[in-house]
Formats: sequence, structure tokens, C-alpha cells
Amino acid sequence: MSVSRRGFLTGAAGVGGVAVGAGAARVLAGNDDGETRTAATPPPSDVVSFYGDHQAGIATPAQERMVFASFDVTTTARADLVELLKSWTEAGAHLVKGSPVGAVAGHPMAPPVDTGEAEGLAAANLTLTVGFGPSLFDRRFGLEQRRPAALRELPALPGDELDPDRSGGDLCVQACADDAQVAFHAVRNLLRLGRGSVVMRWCQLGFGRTSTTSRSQSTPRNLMGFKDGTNNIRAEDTADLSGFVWVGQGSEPAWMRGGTYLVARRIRMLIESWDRDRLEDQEAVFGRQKVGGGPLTGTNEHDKVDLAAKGPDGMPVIATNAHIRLAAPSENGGRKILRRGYSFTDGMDPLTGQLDAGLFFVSFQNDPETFVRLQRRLGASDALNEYIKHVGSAVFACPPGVRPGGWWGQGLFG
Ligand SMILES: C=CC1=C(C)c2cc3[nH]c(cc4nc(cc5[nH]c(cc1n2)c(C)c5CCC(=O)O)C(CCC(=O)O)=C4C)c(C)c3C=C
Ligand SMILES: [Fe+2]
Repeated sequence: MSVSRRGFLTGAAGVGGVAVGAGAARVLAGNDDGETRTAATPPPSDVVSFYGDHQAGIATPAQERMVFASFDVTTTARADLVELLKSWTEAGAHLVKGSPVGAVAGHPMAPPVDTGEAEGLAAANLTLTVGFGPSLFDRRFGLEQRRPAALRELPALPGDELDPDRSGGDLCVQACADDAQVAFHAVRNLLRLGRGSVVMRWCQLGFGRTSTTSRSQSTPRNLMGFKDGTNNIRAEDTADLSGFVWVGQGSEPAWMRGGTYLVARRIRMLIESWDRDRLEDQEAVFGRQKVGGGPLTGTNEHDKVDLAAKGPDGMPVIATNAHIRLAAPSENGGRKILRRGYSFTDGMDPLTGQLDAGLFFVSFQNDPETFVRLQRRLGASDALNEYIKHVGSAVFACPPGVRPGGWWGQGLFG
């Protein structure tokens, strides 16, 4: 059962409007999602709870589409930044229920508060995940002493060919949904609410998930045609989530407990060259079979990977430079990351005439250093490097989840 959008089609205003910084629009509280349901009506299945110990969009099932936006804060007033986060939180709670952020058709002489393109669309499991970049913790907002030690710009990594216009940012919003227009609508309206306080720095659309974050999901394929997300941390792996994803109760700073760190990498695939490679080579690059997804040492997708297995020639069956060997937790001090990336294409690269397509890699971990160590290793000797380029990069601290009445980053500013 899905939820259709309702409320604010006309100018009927609710309660609890929140004004934001200079020039910003107004968020109007809308209908509660229980309003038209009776006790016997089952809860809608395409609404992901906005509230909880952790932000949604991390360990919740990965949706099919993503819009990822990075913002620079333009206001220098801390109060504006706080108001922005409050208004985004209030708007977010409406958006994930399938409600607009305000009237779509209000006063004829005023621009509509909500942009309207999601009217009639389902809630589509929209999740909104907010993060704070290292640059937010500078003198502008008096946050220098509040920066988590783990939150630093990522160091230069082997093979980086980063475009500064697709990297970094003070804030991020990851919008994931099963409908691209729902995700886009959410980001667009948050940007609109932030006018006068933030500008968009870069934005990436992802059209297909490349991970599984729940045992209820099947493994999707990336643009190289391989199943991606087989060995990922899933919502059911609670020990791995506590050990590797969520910032623990004893960790510092206290405002990050229950939060996590997001690493984003725009990884361009050299698809034309990949498509000319022999199947046998493609499988050797990953160490897995292309169609079934099983390891080269097994048959079925979820068969155990045997990194010690040798072939008749005495050579390792999974090559020493195979992606799954170099990325395996057993080869990386037992550390794990939760991957939640998406395939992207931005058409054609006019310089080369080749497709500008690849993987928008997103990982969540309780210390970005886990990603850095892993990428150092992959960047140095992964067989996949012949076919990819890392062209964008960013890191953000995602605070814990919000409770009703609370707001994103309350612990940081409170
Ligand atoms: C730094 C971390 C990683 C980057 C960057 C990365 C890029 C990347 N990966 C694929 C495709 C696959 N990756 C797979 C497994 C895998 N990858 C990483 C990490 C990074 N990948 C990890 C930790 C793992 C799991 C290793 C394990 O435990 O076995 C696989 C195999 C299937 C799976 O388990 O998901 C594929 C396929 C691409 C195309 C890519 C860059 C474009
Ligand atoms: Fe990988």
C-alpha cells in the first residue's frame, strides 16, 4: 500500500510554521499521516520513519534512486544556520510522509511554497540524510572546538583525479527514494527553503542502487554488469552496525553518538574500454563470476570466498590484485564499511566523446580512516584501476537520528 500526497494543495495553512534566514520560504506543518486512517488501517508500507536513534537512509533498505546534494553555507550568522536546520527538519518530516512543504496553490499573487512536481506521487520510501562537512567547523559559526577529530578532509589518495567543483561542501543532503522525482522534489524544496543561507555546491543523481542494505533485497548490478553489494553490511547485521557504522556510546564527541561518517566518491567508469575486455579478464578483475556473482572459488553468489585457494598452476584463483581480495575485511584488519552507492550517468563527456557514467560510491563508517586505508590499498594495486577514475570526493559527519520535536544537528549547536 502506498501513500498519496495530500495537504497544502490549496492555501490551508497548518500550525507551527518555522521562519528561516533571510529570503527563505516558510515551512508549514501539515496533516498528520494518521489523520485519515483508523486504528484498523495498516501503516503505509512506502513511508520510512523519519524519527529514530539513527538517521534513515543509512541502514534502511536502499531505494532505487538517489539525489545527493552538497551545499556551501553563505550566511555567517550562526542563528541562520540553526534556523535552516530546524526548517529542513520540519520540511523533511513532511516530505518523507508524501506531504508537500507548504501550499502548492496558495495566494494567486505569491509563488507557491511547494514547487508541486511531487503532487499525486507516492511517498516512495523517501529518506533524507543530512551531514556536516569539515569546512563547517571553522570560525564562521564558532564550531572549531566541536569538530570531531575523525572529521577531516580526506587526504590525497592514489589515483585521485578530483574535480574541486564536484568535491567537498559544508552540508550534504542525501535523498533516496523509489521515484526519482520524489527525491529531486525533496532536494529542490530544501534548497529553496535555504535560499539566503546556502547555495548548492554540486549535485549528483543516481539512477540505480548498487548495494543491498537489507536481507529482504536482491543484489543489483553495477554498470560493469556485475552484482554489487553481495558482501555488504545489512540492517540485520546489528553487531557489524554497532562495531563499524554507528559512532559508539563511549566515543567523542557526544553529539555524534548514534551518528556515522559518510564518504562520497564520484567514480567514473571507462566503460568503452571495459566493454572491449574479455569476460575472463573482467571476472579476474573482481574475483567473481559475471552472471551468477559467485566467487571464482565457488558457484553461488553467497558462497564463501576462499582467498587461499590455488589453481592447478599454483597461482591464487582470486588474483592478488583482484578487487574482492584487496577490499576483503580479512585483508584490512577486520574493518568493514557499509556501502550504499548508485549508478550514475551525466550523458557524454564532450572532451572525449565517451560516456560520463560510473558509480557514485557512498559508504558509511564510524571512522572515515577505515575508508582511507581501504582506498589507499585499492588505489595502489586494484586491477579495477585500469577502468575507473575517482573524480569527486567528500566526507561528512552525519549526526544521529532525530526525535519528534528535535532537529538535525541539535546536539551540535545545543
Ligand atoms: C574504498 C572502498 C571501495 C571502493 C572505492 C570500491 C569501488 C568499486 N567497487 C566496485 C564493484 C564491486 N565491489 C565489490 C566488493 C567490495 N568493494 C568494496 C569496497 C570498495 N569498492 C568492498 C569492501 C567490497 C566487499 C569485499 C568483500 O567483503 O568481499 C564487488 C563484489 C560484490 C560485493 O561484495 O559487493 C563488486 C562487483 C566498483 C565497480 C567500484 C568502482 C567503480
Ligand atoms: Fe567495490
